[in-house]
Amino acid sequence: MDDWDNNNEFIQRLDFSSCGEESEERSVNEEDSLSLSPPRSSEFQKWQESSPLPKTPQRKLSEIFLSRTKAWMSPTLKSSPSVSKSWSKPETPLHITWKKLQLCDTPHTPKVRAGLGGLCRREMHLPSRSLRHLRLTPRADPEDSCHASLVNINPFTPESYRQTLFHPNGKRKATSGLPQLLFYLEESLKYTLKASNMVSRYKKEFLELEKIGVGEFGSVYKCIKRLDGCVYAIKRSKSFLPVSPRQLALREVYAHAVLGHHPHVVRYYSAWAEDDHMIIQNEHCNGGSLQDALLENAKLGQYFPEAELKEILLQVSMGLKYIHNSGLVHLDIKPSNIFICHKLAVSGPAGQEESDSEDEFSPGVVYKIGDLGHVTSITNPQVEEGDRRFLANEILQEQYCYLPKADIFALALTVALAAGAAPLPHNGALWHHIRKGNVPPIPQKLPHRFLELLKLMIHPEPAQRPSATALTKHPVLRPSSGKAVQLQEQLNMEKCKTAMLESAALLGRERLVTRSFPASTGLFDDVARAGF
Ligand SMILES: Nc1ncnc2c1ncn2[C@@H]1O[C@H](COP(=O)(O)OP(=O)(O)OP(=O)(O)O)[C@@H](O)[C@H]1O
Ligand SMILES: [Mg+2]
Repeated sequence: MDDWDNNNEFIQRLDFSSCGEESEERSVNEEDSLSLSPPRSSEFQKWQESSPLPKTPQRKLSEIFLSRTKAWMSPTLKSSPSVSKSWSKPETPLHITWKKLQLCDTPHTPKVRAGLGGLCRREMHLPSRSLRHLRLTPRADPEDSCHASLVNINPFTPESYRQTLFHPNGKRKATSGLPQLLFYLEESLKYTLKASNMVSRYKKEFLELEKIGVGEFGSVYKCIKRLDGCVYAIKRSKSFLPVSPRQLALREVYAHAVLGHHPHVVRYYSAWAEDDHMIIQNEHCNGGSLQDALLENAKLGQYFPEAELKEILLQVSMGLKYIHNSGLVHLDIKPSNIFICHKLAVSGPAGQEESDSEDEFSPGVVYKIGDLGHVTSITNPQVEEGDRRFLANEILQEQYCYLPKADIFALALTVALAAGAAPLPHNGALWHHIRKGNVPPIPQKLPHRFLELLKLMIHPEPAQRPSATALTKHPVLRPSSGKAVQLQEQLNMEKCKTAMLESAALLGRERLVTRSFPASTGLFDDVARAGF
């Protein structure tokens, strides 16, 4: 972070020009409002005039915001526990200022932005105009159409695939889709990384607290976003990465943007390029990675107990089910790519813990799948092998017909490690032994059915391995779901019995009536008609 640290004063200063990462054009407007950028274009003014939103001059807006926020945000904010405290002073509720800021634009979810590859419009060299305007009047400006062609193409969206592989008339393009896709990726990445001619968005929008991890592709920092006061994990790639890792960095952005939100997938907020670095803003998982937890366990000579192992397996299966059902595979499932969130207890007014009664599945620890750098499509795979220790044999053999089952294989080995298995081999006899369907030795007594499930998950035949969906319903992991089936059967039997008893009672009543009032008297019909 050396190159980011040379302007400490700037980092410490609170910046109110940002309206949030989820609005690309917002950040452009905000800069305008603080007179950091040249005057707005006349087109922008036109848009502003036609906009139904109140016409508050931008300059005025920032002044209002500054005057209202001065009271509760210290300009010399430091990374200390008091930070969140001072930020949450009730006298200036955030929503008041936020409403003002909404003048800039409405928030966009990462999903909405998927078509833009999650990149800031300015970073894409688009002119300072509203996206709304751009959408309503496509090609109004020849410059626009030129710039529009420089928008990244997300290969994980079906539409992008269609455009990549087919002509508008529906005919398949002459060149193979895959090299062309790689070409797109490389070109768009070059363009993305060139777009660095601006004040550091990272410095402007985030207060860096600490470095929380170093990986193959760069470093991860725990940061507070100045505007919303929430903590995020900011992943920053090394500069001048070679082509292949750069493509993986972009892939991670594409995958996150397409996947949207799931409780068992690390949440993505934004991504941008800055001085040859790719920066990804993700949810911060306060428990670190599962790998961190395993290292801690190893130091203490402990391992996860059976109940926690099942929890890991169940929750990660839920995340995988979501990824696979979205037509994607992760291909790098391993402890360092599974993240842990400890739910923080919220005390109610009476000092009691509040529990959300609607939250049927509410464990204290949530496991989430992260690091989507190897994600690829199931139907059009661009396979970049993940960690060899967790790699299924068929992937090494370049057989890609059962890609989701490679994630299942890696998940079983991840759980075996969490159960206390020795570090996995990168190759050699033991590597092959595991690929023959042998679970590595586990130094704790686990139920036979659980071990059998792990064995099935690393079956040499990928088709034999359970799917993520099957795992989420498996009786070993969800004994209650088996019980529910049992209860339903019992209930059906009871219903049957009741129906039989009712009809028997009706028959008995009819007989009684017939005996008391012989049909010949004609009284029977009258009584029956009266609804006896
Ligand atoms: N969202 C997050 N919340 C908390 N910690 C994180 C988060 N993302 C990453 N980290 C920390 O940073 C480390 C490296 O992150 P990440 O896996 O994304 O990078 P990487 O370059 O792919 O590393 P690796 O090659 O080890 O997988 C993790 O092991 C973890 O300790
Ligand atoms: Mg990783």
